[in-house]
Amino acid sequence: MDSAIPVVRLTAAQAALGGRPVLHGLDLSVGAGEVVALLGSNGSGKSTTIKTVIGTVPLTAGDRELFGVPGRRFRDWRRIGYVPQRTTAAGGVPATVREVVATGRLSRHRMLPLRRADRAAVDAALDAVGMLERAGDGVADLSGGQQQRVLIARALAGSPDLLIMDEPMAGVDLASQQVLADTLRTEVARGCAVLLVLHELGPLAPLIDRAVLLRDGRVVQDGPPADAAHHQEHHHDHQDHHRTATRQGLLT
Ligand SMILES: Nc1ncnc2c1ncn2[C@@H]1O[C@H](COP(=O)(O)OP(=O)(O)OP(=O)(O)O)[C@@H](O)[C@H]1O
Repeated sequence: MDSAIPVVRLTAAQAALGGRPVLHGLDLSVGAGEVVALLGSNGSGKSTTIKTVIGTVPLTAGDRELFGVPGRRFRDWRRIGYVPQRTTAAGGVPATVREVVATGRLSRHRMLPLRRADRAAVDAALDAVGMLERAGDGVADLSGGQQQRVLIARALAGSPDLLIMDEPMAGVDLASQQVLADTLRTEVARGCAVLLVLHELGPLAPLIDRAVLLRDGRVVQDGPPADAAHHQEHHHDHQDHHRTATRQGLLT
């Protein structure tokens, strides 16, 4: 892999949802092996940014490249592991934990039966997120946080060069967050780049190289995570101050 080529690059990206512009000229790059967190308040465009990267939301202007290839020509999807914003891993389809994670290997084989190496990769991914002993259970019988672990295992099973995760920590208890942080550390150590949406840095803070702060579909800050945490704290302070002041009748 040419480490000089970013694995993700959005340049002056614009995108709209339901006819409403949501991204207003956004620049984002993730280098090979780099861990980048997207931060910002609700509605700032974090999920939309992720969706433009993977191509489920089209750009209305600007450019998108994956591994140096223009987005519309990119086909090497096995290099990308994607964990969508938390819905449910079950989706009404009866499947065992192992079956869901095994779909993470399918892009390698165009639906041919899984080989021994695949089974080993699936087991390793399940083990990494602490779900190996639940491999035979129905996904619908798991808690939300356990389902989230299964979706992360599915993304890991393909040994991606880039992991994209939309709020992987949402609804996950502290112990599981630590398991996920450890899992991610292992992936990063083998050179995997990570782009993830977070509400706060939490246990992942030590892993993050750059934090990109969005507001109204634009990047307002891009730098070391400490700066963004500081910025967010100020933002919260300001909101708290505003709330207190409002309660006291100081503001309307
Ligand atoms: N289907 C839709 N049609 C129109 N507007 C939408 C649609 N989905 C989202 N939006 C709007 O697009 C903007 C960006 O949404 P997005 O989901 O990217 O934000 P986010 O930063 O991920 O927020 P959150 O932290 O709440 O997940 C919001 O203002 C939202 O109201």
